[in-house]
Parts: sequence; structure tokens; C-alpha cells
Amino acid sequence: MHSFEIKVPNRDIETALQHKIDRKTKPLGALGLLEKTARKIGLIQQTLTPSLNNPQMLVFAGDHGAAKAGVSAYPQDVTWQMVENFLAGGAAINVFARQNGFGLSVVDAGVAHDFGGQRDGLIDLKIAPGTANYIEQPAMTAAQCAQAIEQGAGIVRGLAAAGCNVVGFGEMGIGNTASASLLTHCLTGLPLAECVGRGTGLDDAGLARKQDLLETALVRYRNGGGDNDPFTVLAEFGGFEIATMVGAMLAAAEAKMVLLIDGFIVGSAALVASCLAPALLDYCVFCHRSAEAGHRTQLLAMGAEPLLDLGLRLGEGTGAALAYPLVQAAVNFLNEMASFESAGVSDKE
Ligand SMILES: Cc1cc2ncn([C@H]3O[C@H](COP(=O)(O)O)[C@@H](O)[C@H]3O)c2cc1C
Ligand SMILES: O=C(O)c1cccnc1
Repeated sequence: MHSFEIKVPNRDIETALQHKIDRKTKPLGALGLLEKTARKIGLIQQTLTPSLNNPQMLVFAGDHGAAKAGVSAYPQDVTWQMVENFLAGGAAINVFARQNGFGLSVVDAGVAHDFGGQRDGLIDLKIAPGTANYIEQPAMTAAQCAQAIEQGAGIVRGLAAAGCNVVGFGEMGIGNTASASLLTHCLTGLPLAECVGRGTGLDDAGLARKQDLLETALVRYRNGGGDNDPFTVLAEFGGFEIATMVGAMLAAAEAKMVLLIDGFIVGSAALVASCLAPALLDYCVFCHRSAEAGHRTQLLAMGAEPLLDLGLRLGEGTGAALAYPLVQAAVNFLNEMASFESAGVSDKE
């Protein structure tokens, strides 16, 4: 696999950034998480006057062999049907992306459906029509996984060349909360039960069945000598949409972009990418805490403090799109707000 050069942002500018934030006309620290977000973006861009340009939302879609085994409340066909919905502009992510000025592209990383050739808004990077069922065998080969990472990186390099410096990550793939649970379990060491949730809305019996199936997959992997190497775990349990997203994230951090991280599934890709390149976390804005069980612990494992907690459990990038006005607010206050000196306001005694 091509290696990515992801640097920890130079901290020399941090004192000046913090000073600029602290001199704004407000009690010290009063803009809370917005202050941390402003500092993070200033560090990423190495400037006291950051800007967000040409925001793009990428929705990565793929099918999962394990979906047929019954890890989701919905049928696998919903994946391609929702891709059609995205292309027609009618899904939640279309609404919120439009509202907040994002360009939106859908990436077919491995949907089990023929979309009939070139389509507006659809990037065809289909590796195969769905992964293999990881309950019985690895979801993908190492070569497919490496190909997905490369292809994801390629998309983001194109966006960077078009002047985009902020990318929202979203996904669609029936069964992909199960994949995200396995990745989160393997890469955090947290008990599987703490990483598994109801996804699209499994009832108690469905949740128990999902957990049993995932245990079976893990036993097969461990009995075959499977370890916790992030690339191996990604190939073993990932989806093509997750692996492609990992590559896109690595390239985005390499290009010093701001990465808008959505919920549990996008978070699992960020977790894999950050295990491959720990400095990636310095480029991530964690947009929301999903209601999916397991997201809280996944976020804690990455030391992430999300901007929103609205009880969302949708995916598609919706949490990222909804949080974007707050990210803009962080940049705007840093650029536009008066200081005690410029406004002639008295500071604390
Ligand atoms: C109509 C519909 C639209 C969606 N949009 C996102 N997801 C979300 O649900 C899926 C993950 O949940 P699970 O692992 O339980 O299948 C993903 O496709 C995710 O993006 C949707 C799910 C449905 C049913
Ligand atoms: O948090 C998510 O990304 C999520 C949760 C449930 C279903 N789909 C996505």
C-alpha cells in the first residue's frame, strides 16, 4: 500500500492562536468547543486567519456480504435504492448538504447493483458487487482493500486540486453498523457487546442475533490467527465504502484539509485511518455523537469531543452537514470578532 505523509501540525503558531482567541470580547473560554475548533483549524492551516473553501460532501456506498445473514433490520436492496435517492436529490443528506452549501458526490465503492453507466453525481469506483460474508471468510482480499484505499485517496486529490479544503464524510451500506462494530472492537479492545447497537432499528431479538453473528465472525478470525493490525482488520471486516473512505481520509489529512467526521460508521473509518497514521486525528472535526450504541466509546477511544448530540442515527453524512454551520462559526469568530483592544472593552481586573 502507498504510504501517506501525514504530519502533526507545527505547534509554533498555537500560542498566537490561543492569544487571538483569548483577546476576543468575551469571558475567557466562553465560546467553549468553538474555541477548540477554531484553534484546530488554525493549526491545520497554519494561520491566524483560516478559511473554509469549496466544502464537499462525499457519500461512500457499498454492500456487505454479511447483510444477507441478518445483521440489519432492512434488506440489502435499500443500499442501491438510497443511492438512486441521493442522485435524485431526495435523501436527508441532499437536504442538509444543499442547506449548508456543500457540493455532493456519491461514490459507488461496491454496491451490488448496476447503475447503468455514467451518471451525474456518481463516481464509479466499484471494486466488486458487495464484500464477501465475513462470518465465513474475509470480507475482501488485501489487494481489494489496498485498491479501495488508493481509489479513495484519488478522489480527494481531485477535490484538493479544485480548491476544496474541507471534506464531509458520509456513507450508505445496509449492514455497515455491524462492520463498524467489529472494527471498533478490534481496534479499541473494548468488549464486542459495548460496540454493537441496533443500527437501523433491530429489536431485542435482532440485536442478540447480530451480536451472535459477529461473535462467530470473530471466533473464525481469531482461530485463524487474526491479529489487530489495522489494515488486516479492515480487509477482514470492512466494507468497500469504509475502506475507500479510509483512503480518502488519509489523503485529506495529507493535503491538510479539514475532515468532517459523521457518526459511528464514518467514525470507524477514522479509527482505522488513525491507527494507520495517528496524526490524522489532528485534522478531524468530530461533528456529532450518534445514538448508535458503541459510538460513545469509539469517540472516547479517539479522544474526540463531538459538536452535536441530537440523537441522530442515520449516517449518510447528515451529522457532518448539520454541524458545518458551527465549524463556520468557529472560523468566523476567529476572523471577525473584535478584541478587547480594538473595541475598547475593559478586560477582567
Ligand atoms: C432507508 C434508509 C436510509 C438510510 N440512510 C442511511 N442509512 C444507514 O443505515 C445503514 C446502517 O444500518 P444497519 O447496519 O442497521 O443496516 C447504513 O446504510 C447507514 O448509512 C439508512 C438506512 C435505511 C433503512
Ligand atoms: O451513526 C451512524 O453513522 C449510524 C447509525 C445508525 C445507522 N446508520 C448510521
